[in-house]
Amino acid sequence: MSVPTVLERIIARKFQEVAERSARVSLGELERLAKAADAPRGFARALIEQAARKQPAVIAEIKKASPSKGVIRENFVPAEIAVSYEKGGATCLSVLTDVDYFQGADVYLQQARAAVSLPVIRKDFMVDPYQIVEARALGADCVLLIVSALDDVKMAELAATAKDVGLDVLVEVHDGDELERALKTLDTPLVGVNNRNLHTFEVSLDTTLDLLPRIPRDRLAITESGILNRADVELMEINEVYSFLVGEAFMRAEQPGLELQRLFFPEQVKKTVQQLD
Ligand SMILES: O=P(O)(O)OC[C@@H](O)[C@@H](O)c1c[nH]c2ccccc12
Repeated sequence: MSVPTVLERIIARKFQEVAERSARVSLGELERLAKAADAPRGFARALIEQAARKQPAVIAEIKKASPSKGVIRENFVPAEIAVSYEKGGATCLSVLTDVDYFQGADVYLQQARAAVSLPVIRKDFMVDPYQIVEARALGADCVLLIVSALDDVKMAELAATAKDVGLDVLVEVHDGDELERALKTLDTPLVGVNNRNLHTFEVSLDTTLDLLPRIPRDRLAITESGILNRADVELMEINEVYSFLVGEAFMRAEQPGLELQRLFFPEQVKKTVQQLD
């Protein structure tokens, strides 16, 4: 038997977590909470509209730590970060809720979403419909489905639950086989290409560029992970990729929203500075 990868360990832990949580709060109770939650804000729509204008559609991530990098940000106040991102021009937010590997929390999603008017994705490892209903009960507008962690039947089941409760779906792929499975199994317009291999943590922006020709025009390609500087952004824009999911580059900056502006809207940073002169 080979040593399990981090992704495999995370997934094994998620099944335990679902068992623990469903013993505390029943699915029926969650469904009631989901119905009473604040209306969804249109995560997919916001991204599609912004990218159609050939403007950067940025999903800005709120992430304290990760298994590959350890603690990324000490001064971690989700509501403040969310406000900073909104001012900096983010289209959507992503909030890590995984506790054990990312030092996330459900309450971070609630705090971040309450502080702004942007749509929010619950960033976690979905293995059971319970977590999808829970996402909507927390107020999330979208969920992530990671193809490498799911078989086709489970993927379809989770997407159906998302539709039932009014959540959008972002499907994440890392190679051609996963992309093919995603496209044939799900009709979501949001197709994320993770430049980071979740088994080995290797990052290459070529992952997006290689898969791009195989993503149909009626889907929105979102490049995820490893976008660190202007050159990375320009490389994507030259290749007509206008949608981004970025965490670390922002989280390491003192003012995450200002860093977002520097990376994606450099013209506006100059204007802001001129106004101060
Ligand atoms: O911090 P980065 O390199 O900018 O990456 C953000 C995001 O893409 C990354 O956090 C991510 C992409 N897919 C995931 C799945 C689970 C957890 C985290 C992720």
